[in-house]
Amino acid sequence: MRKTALSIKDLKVNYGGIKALKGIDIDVYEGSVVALLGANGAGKTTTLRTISGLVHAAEGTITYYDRDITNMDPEKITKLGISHSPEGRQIFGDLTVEENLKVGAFTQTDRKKIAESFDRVHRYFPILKERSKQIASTLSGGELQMLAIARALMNNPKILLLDEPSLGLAPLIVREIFHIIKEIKKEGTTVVIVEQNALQTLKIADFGYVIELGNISMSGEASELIKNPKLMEAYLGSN
Ligand SMILES: Nc1ncnc2c1ncn2[C@@H]1O[C@H](COP(=O)(O)OP(=O)(O)OP(=O)(O)O)[C@@H](O)[C@H]1O
Repeated sequence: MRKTALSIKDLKVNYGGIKALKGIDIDVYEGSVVALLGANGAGKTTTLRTISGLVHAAEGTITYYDRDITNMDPEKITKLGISHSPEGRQIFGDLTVEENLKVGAFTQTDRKKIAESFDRVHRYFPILKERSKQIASTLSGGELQMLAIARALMNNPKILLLDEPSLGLAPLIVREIFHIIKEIKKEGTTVVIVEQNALQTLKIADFGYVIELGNISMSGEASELIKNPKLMEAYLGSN
């Protein structure tokens, strides 16, 4: 039977008077890739930020395996095994690639485990090994995105949250990033990905949820959603 890694029930989030999430339900099976799609301002980033504890839920619950993590401290959530690669990447520009990766491993105390994490991310992103001593602010957009994903992987998370990994990147780099996400899944990491690039995302995803104005308007197997004419028209037309 499929194990549920993350279960979101009736999640509501308000920013002052703005109702960003109006009661959403999302289930994420262990080892799957789940895509959160939708227009700008729909609430996708808010959903990820609430899972990782950066935004507090007004109502509802977020369960990680059998543990209620709703409104838990973000550091604690990371320690439990959920890593977030944020939109805009938020890399430390003054630090080297290697130093950024070390920061990402902050929950790890075991040197051997940290070395294993370095090996893993260098395997996914060989360019980051080559650029270890380079100051992050001088990396290209694609390299920065790779560093953001790699940094989130340094904790060896059970669940990886990716916010718009393809944003602003050239098509070839986007393809490379999506290929690596598939590899990350193959090794057993569960992935929740927020994307504007709906078509490419559904191709690598198992399930998809469409968020519209703070509600889930559509959900299902990625292979079915990709065939849905309504969705194609609304979100895939420009891809
Ligand atoms: N810190 C904040 N304070 C006030 N309103 C916010 C804040 N963050 C987000 N919002 C609002 O909440 C709504 C959902 O935003 P969110 O960033 O989650 O959407 P999104 O689907 O990720 O959009 P995008 O694709 O443009 O990043 C939007 O109306 C946004 O303006």
